[in-house]
Amino acid sequence: MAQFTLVSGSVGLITLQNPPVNALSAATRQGIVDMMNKALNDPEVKSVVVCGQNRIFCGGADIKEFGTKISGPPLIPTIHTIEATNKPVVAAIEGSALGGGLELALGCHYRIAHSKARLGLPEVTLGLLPAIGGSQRLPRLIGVPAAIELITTGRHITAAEALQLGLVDHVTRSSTVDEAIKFAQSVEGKSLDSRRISNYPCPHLPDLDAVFEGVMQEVRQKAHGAIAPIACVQAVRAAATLPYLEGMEIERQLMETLFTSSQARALQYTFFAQRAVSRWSMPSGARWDTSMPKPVHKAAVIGLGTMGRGITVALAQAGLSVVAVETQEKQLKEAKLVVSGILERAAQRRGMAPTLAKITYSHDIRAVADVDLVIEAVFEDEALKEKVFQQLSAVCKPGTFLCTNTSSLDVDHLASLTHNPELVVGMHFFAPAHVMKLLEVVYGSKSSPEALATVMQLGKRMGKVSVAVGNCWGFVGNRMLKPYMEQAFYLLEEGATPELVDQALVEFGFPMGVFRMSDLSGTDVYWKIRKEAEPVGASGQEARVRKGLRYSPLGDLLCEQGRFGQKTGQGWYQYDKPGSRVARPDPWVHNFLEEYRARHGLVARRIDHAEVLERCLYSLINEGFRILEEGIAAGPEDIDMIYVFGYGWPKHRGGPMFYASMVGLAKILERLEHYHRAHPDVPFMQPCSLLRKLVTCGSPPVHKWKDVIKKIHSQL
Ligand SMILES: CC/C=C\CC(=O)SCCNC(=O)CCNC(=O)[C@H](O)C(C)(C)COP(=O)(O)OP(=O)(O)OC[C@H]1O[C@@H](n2cnc3c(N)ncnc32)[C@H](O)[C@@H]1OP(=O)(O)O
Repeated sequence: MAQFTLVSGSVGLITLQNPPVNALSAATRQGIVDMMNKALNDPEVKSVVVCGQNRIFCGGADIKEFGTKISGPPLIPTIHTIEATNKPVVAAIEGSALGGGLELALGCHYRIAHSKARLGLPEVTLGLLPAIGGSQRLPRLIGVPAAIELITTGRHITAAEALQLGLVDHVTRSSTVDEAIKFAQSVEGKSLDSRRISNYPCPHLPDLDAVFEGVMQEVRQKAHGAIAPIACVQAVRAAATLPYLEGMEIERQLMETLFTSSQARALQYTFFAQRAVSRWSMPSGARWDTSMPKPVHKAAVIGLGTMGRGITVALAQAGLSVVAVETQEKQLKEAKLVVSGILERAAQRRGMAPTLAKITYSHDIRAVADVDLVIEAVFEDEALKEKVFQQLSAVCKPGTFLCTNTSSLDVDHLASLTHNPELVVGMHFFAPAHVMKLLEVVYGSKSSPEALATVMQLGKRMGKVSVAVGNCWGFVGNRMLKPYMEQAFYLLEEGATPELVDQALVEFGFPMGVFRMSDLSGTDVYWKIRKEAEPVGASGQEARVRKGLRYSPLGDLLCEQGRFGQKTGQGWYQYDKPGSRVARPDPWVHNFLEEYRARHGLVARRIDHAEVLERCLYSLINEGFRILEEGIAAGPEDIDMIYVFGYGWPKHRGGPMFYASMVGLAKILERLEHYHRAHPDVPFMQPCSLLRKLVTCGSPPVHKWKDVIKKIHSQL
């Protein structure tokens, strides 16, 4: 797990060997301890270079070990030994030096990095803090403000930025290990007094208290309830105010609390779930590792509204040639300006040339004749999309994949209008499409494994977290959102205000509540969808029972007043002017709700945050279980990543299905039964049979649910 070689006569080369990322597993830590002892005790060795096998220094602690009983030696004493020795120790950083890997490098006397290397302390993203001395050494080396920023965001930085910050001593474009060996020899026998970071005083900051107060406020606001960023600030404060060893003790205590927290478990689950969703499977048995994607060099986007523009940007930034088609001249002109502007600003930020030449614009759909893949992003209108699919099927070269960005239409139906339904796949982007990480990839009943593999690979190229799901109304994300939003409306009927519901959800960790979100995206978006799905019928606009089930017309009544949210300056909240982002509670809405309740003989009651969360979240989770039972999502990780990366579900709660497992499935079942007894006309509250089955099986942990689902399916 670590190898020692004597090179150039006097340099002990220690190579970490734990593929794929040389993570610091128990065996690797043992290897480092043993090989370092060997090097430091060998009189022939005058200097040491530490590097990683396969051009990657070290990806940090072995995350798989977290949550298990940790064995093997701790690294802190070894890092102290390295720092204290009189033999110069040089870290040769290639690939990544992250978390414990960078902390190991910070214990070395010198750091040499390859120009393509990435460095960072991403522990916070796993619910932890850099607790192998990183929180104490980094501020001493690069100063408090820069250290706080790096530690609280977990951002990976380039070697160039690391050099600028003083985190590394030298950056090379040639062989990092060879340079490190040469450098180590050049400093053999020289004093290392000025190279031991733990001896450095923390660079002075005037008005330290005010600085930390400001930082804490900012970090708290961004954390949405996550505790690790707060602990990170506390640890850096200890570095800034206490001697090194006392700071180390604070670091240890803070880590002890974080290490066993449910937030750390959720974030570590998310780390692996994000990677697991790329290993997709289809109910037919087709899988990611047995299906070959086709190369996509040239793609087209049809329709250049907000979504089409974002998709065009995402494709161009992924290095593809793009044909962007919009039939309306005015919209086409405007789109060109917007897309170019986004690409230019992004290129400027990255210090690169924009990829404008990769896009050709046309108002004629025939311009897509030679592309490998088309993404249709026209207005969400069934007849329009039907026409576009028929046209595409006629004009595209044989084998072109036809994708739709629909959020609510039937992928199978669109596929049935083409000559080759096996080439049709849904690509459900989230606005803004060039920013949002999630891509729901919807395979239809006829989609070929090759088509799915191609689209999943394209999603990866665009930097998306792509999740393959089956075809059903709303796919996974929007389907689960329906019961959540319904409950929010029912809560208003029963006595809540939009502010109360939203506050409960924000305290849970969502960046914004359901009503604020609805105002942001436009209250009319779901109104249109509802009008199609739930026609008013003979009983009238205000009817609270439709097709024998409870229905709340509150959202429809609001829209009838022209209150479409932020864009009109009025929605569930009031805004200073149309487009303003500052939402204020609106007495008009409170009055509207009171009058509505009076008209329907509803008596308002006191509703607390716990009820809001149980009803909104548990009904959403219940639908998640139905989706798993039907095989629309292959596993709970798929649902969770859709919610974390597309719907603002707080990462430190792991996603709805992981959250359910943390709350306890028996409790979720009991509360759903309770609410279903109280509201028998709300089918979303009726506990799903998979949930019952899992509870009967003793509520297995989330990674075992697939086994239970498989068993259910094999019995069908
Ligand atoms: C006591 C606490 C002490 C120290 C604290 C820490 O060090 S916490 C750990 C901090 N490190 C990280 O957060 C780094 C996590 N890894 C990454 O960011 C990326 O994996 C990395 C290193 C940039 C490489 O990215 P790449 O895209 O090339 O590969 P991928 O992410 O798909 O990873 C490949 C497989 O390696 C597994 N893996 C990666 N890092 C770790 C790790 N630290 N521990 C365990 N396993 C790790 C990853 O899951 C992939 O596995 P696979 O089975 O192929 O999905």
